[in-house]
Amino acid sequence: MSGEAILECRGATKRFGDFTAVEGVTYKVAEGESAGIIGPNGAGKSTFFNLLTGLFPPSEGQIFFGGRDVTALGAEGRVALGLVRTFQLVSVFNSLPVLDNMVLAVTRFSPNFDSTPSFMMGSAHKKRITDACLEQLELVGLSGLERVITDELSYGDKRKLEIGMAMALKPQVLLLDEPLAGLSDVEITDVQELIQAVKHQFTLVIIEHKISRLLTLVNRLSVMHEGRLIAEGDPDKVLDDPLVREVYWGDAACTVRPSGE
Ligand SMILES: Nc1ncnc2c1ncn2[C@@H]1O[C@H](COP(=O)(O)OP(=O)(O)OP(=O)(O)O)[C@@H](O)[C@H]1O
Repeated sequence: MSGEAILECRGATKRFGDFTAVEGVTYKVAEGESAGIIGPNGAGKSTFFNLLTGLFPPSEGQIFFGGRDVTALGAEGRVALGLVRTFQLVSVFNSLPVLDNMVLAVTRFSPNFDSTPSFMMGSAHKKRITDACLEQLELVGLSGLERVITDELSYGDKRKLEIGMAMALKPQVLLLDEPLAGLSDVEITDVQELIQAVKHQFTLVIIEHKISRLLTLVNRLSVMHEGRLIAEGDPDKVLDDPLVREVYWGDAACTVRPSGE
């Protein structure tokens, strides 16, 4: 890893009652890096994202963003600083038109945001916001769909919308939680290409089960197992690590490159 750590956690632990979902994880992401996280189901990956993004407070440990201790800062505060995520299940407002979803994303974290109609509907302001949203929709390949009710989009297009909404928040760091989950092969390729095309704009961390696809997007790989980080570094070396092969594929001697799909 080169460059300054923009996102870091030290000794992050999360307990739910007697159960420890994340245990003593120390992790750094350098500015501009694209990093991947894999691990078997229930390994603690999403919980780890929840700790990084402030959805859950850690039971122990600290989270730093841009060198600042943000452990006590909630999720909204971290988004305002530039730490943005998407969720394993697409999170968009299905009953609203596509454009309105984007408008909400663009305006919600605008420095002068207030929820009054005059802010949302003032004509000059409205035009500027609409133009910015249309541009953002074009960037993620959704031009022409702005008036469609979001529920009518394919799951792949909903995923693109969600990524576009996250990008509209101008993230410094974008965390994608299983962006390829639930998509058809064609949609997977589409979303993979979208991520590839935009990833230079921010530091990226991706949780993904589809390992062969993930490897086209990241230059560092971390593996979680039972709440702990068990391997980290160059993806080829990590996938050859006997411990990773044992816990992930149940075969320390396995030499076949896993497709992960
Ligand atoms: N809010 C919660 N309360 C209690 N247990 C939880 C909670 N959230 C997660 N867990 C448990 O923590 C463990 C880790 O879950 P998590 O969703 O972080 O795993 P994951 O690696 O993201 O799994 P997957 O790949 O299947 O999404 C699981 O056993 C899960 O049941």
